[in-house]
Amino acid sequence: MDTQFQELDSLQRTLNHAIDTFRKELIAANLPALSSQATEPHPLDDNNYLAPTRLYEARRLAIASIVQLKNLLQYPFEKASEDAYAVYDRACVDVMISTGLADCLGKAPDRKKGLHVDDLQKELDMDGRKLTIVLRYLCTQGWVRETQEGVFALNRIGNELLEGSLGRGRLGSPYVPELAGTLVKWLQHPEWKYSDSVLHTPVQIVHKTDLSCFDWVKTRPDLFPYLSEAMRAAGNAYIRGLLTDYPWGSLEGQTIVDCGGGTGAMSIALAKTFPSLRFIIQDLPETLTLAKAQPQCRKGDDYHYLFRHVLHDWPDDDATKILTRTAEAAGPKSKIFIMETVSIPGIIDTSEASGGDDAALNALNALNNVTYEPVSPPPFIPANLGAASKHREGLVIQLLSLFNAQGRTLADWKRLAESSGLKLVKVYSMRADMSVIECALPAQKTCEVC
Ligand SMILES: C[S@@+](CC[C@H](N)C(=O)[O-])C[C@H]1O[C@@H](n2cnc3c(N)ncnc32)[C@H](O)[C@@H]1O
Repeated sequence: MDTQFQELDSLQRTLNHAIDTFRKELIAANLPALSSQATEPHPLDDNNYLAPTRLYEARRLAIASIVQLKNLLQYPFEKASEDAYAVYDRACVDVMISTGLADCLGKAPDRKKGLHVDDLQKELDMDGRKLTIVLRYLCTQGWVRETQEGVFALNRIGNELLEGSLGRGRLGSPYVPELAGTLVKWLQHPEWKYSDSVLHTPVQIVHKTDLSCFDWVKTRPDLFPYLSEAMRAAGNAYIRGLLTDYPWGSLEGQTIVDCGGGTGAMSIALAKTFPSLRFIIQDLPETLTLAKAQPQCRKGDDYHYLFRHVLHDWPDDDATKILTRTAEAAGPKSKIFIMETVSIPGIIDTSEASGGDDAALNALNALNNVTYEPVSPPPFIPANLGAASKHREGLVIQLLSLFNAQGRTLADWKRLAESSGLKLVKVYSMRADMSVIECALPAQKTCEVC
C-alpha cells in the first residue's frame, strides 16, 4: 500500500469491504435491496428482525468508515458550520413531528411523489415559504427529498418519524434541547461543577427546582406518556438482539427478579420466547430516592436479578447501594444481569501491530451466526466504531444531564461490581446498544439465607 495515502486507502478499503460484505449478506438472507425512496420500511428497519452477525457488523463498519472518511475529507470550516447549525437538525425534526408535517407527508396520496408546499400550507395552516426552508434543510439530513421544486416526499427512514414508531417515541423525550442548552453553564457552575449529586444537574437549572429529576417528574404527570414512550423505545429497539445474544434458555425453569422493571417490557419479551422462565417484576408506583431504597425481599439461590437501564440512571454511590442490597440477597448460584451500555474509549490504533486492515476484515468474514462477537476495528477506525456508536454515547450524555449519571467502561463496571460485593463474571456483547454484564457473588461469600 502507498504509505503516502495510508489513511485514505485504509478507510476506502474498509468501506469497500464492509459494503461488499453487506451486499453479499443481504443476498444470502434473501432480503431486498435498500432504497432510500421506498415508502415501506425495509425488513432491516423492523425491530423484530435480527440481522445475521456478519450483516450487523458490516453495517456498523460501513457507517464508521463513511464518517471517518467524511472527517478526513471535509473542509474543516464546513464541519464547524455544520455544528453551528446542528441545533436546527433537532428543531426541524421536532417541526416534522409536532406540527403534523411528517404524518401529512406519510399520508400523501402518492408517497413517492410527495406533496407540494402549497398543499402542506393548506393542510397545516403554516407558511409554505417557511416550510420550504425547513424541508430543504431536512433533505440534507436524509429524512425527506425534493421530488420537484417545492414538492417534498418522505424518505424510507422518515417512517421513523410517524405516529407509533419507536424513533418518534425516542425523540419525544421531553426537554432534551433545553437541558443540552445549559451544558456550558452547568459544567462551569461555581458550586456544582465537581458534584455528582442528582440534585445538582441541568434539570434543576432548567426547571428552577430543588427536586431530583425523578421527583420533579412526579409533579408533571402530563409528561408521563412521553417518558414511558421514550423508555419503551429505548428498551424495545433492539429486543431481538437482547433475546438472542445471551443464553437465556440455560436458565430453564428458574426465576428472574426484574428490578426497576418498569412496565416489564424485558420480562414480557423473555417470557414469550422462553416460556419456562418465571419473572417477578419489581418497581415502585412512585420512584423512590435511593435513600429510601428497600432491601431486596426475594433472597437466595432461587432467584436471579435483572437490572435493565436502571443503573445508568444513578451515580456510582447510589448504584453501589443498589447492587450491595442485591449482593446481600443473592445466593451463591444467583446471577445478577446488568443490561447496560459498556462505553468504549474512542482510541484509534494506527500501528502495524494490530495486523492492519486484513486482520479486521478477515475477522468480519470469519464471523459465524452462532455467537455474536463485535469485530475489532481496522486501523483509523476508533475502537468504539466512532459514528456507529454515536447513538449510545448520546444516551450517556442525556443521562448525565438528567441524573449526573455516569458512562461506564468495562473497568468501571468491574469496579462497581466489586465495590458492591460482587464479581463480574462475563460481558456478553449483543446486537443491541447494550450488553449483558453478568455478575455473581465471589466464591468465598456464603449466602445468608441458605
Ligand atoms: C429507565 S427505567 C427502565 C425500566 C425497565 N427496566 C426497562 O428496561 O424497560 C428505570 C426504572 O427504574 C425504576 N426505579 C427508579 N428508582 C427506583 C427504586 N428506588 N426502586 C425501584 N425502582 C426504581 C423507575 O421507576 C423506572 O421504571
